[in-house]
Amino acid sequence: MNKIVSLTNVTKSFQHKTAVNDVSFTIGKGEVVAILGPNGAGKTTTISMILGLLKPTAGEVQLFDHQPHEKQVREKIGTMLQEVSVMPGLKVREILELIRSYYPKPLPIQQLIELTGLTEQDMKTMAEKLSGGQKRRLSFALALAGNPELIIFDEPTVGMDITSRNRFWETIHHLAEQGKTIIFSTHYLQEADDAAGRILLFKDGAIVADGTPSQIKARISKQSVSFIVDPELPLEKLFLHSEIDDIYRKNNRVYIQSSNTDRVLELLFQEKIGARDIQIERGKLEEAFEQLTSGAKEAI
Ligand SMILES: Nc1ncnc2c1ncn2[C@@H]1O[C@H](COP(=O)(O)OP(=O)(O)OP(=O)(O)O)[C@@H](O)[C@H]1O
Repeated sequence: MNKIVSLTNVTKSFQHKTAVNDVSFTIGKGEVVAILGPNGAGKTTTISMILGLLKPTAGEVQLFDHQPHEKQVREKIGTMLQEVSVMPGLKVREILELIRSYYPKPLPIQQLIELTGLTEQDMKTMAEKLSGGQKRRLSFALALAGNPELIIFDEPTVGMDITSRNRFWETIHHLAEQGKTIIFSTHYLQEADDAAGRILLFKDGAIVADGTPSQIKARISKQSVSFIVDPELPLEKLFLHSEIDDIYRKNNRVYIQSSNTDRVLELLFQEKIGARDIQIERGKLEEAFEQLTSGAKEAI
């Protein structure tokens, strides 16, 4: 693997709080990685250490086999953080030109416009007059200005409307196809599921799951088979089978929870209960998230 980011036994403690606790992982070239987790899980602290904005209390962060703050590393990184602050007194085009001038191989302005959805009108506007959503587009353009190899976003789509959000993910998809490495934190599980090839799920400063969205979903032990059946029909006999963990009725359907849905289907036909409109539901990412980040540490 062509290693772009590596964290080795990284811990970050503030006065009375360990925000990140002995975390290790590596991210290879071209990976699109979502950092997911509930409030206070350590996502922003981890991203800040990757960016060299915070120094680990222990352990080591390396980007491109160097320290995050080294110049040759900075030139290869683009970032968009939660807080969008813009330089006052400058037009959008002037800010973009200025930031582009810091990089050896910046992207052409026209390409930045196309990638981020900034309009010609936006380019002529004083940056401080932009709306929240337009400021995020500028911030996205600034992140891409230096044609970075590694792009890091902290909750990138907060405050974006649906159109901007879709456009943002389209651009990310396009950048990923070009082999860029992308790391983003999000609270939106669906975004992680749709956009990331890998999810690092954080809880209490530690990684509780690391895998593809499907692998993480597959870790939900219980899946369900649901069907419609005569409401008078007693279902108790199904409980005799050890593979069935739970049975309940909801909105005219019967749901059977089990970790072996193939066996449940066999049983339904074997018992001849007249089940109709049978559906199998795999766990959703939301459920995996709940299960993996709730109190039960043994879920890992
Ligand atoms: N500068 C700081 N001083 C003290 N504690 C901090 C500091 N920064 C973060 N923390 C604490 O560290 C923990 C992790 O915070 P962090 O911001 O990394 O979480 P997060 O996963 O990004 O949360 P959110 O989803 O709410 O943004 C939290 O308990 C937070 O209160």
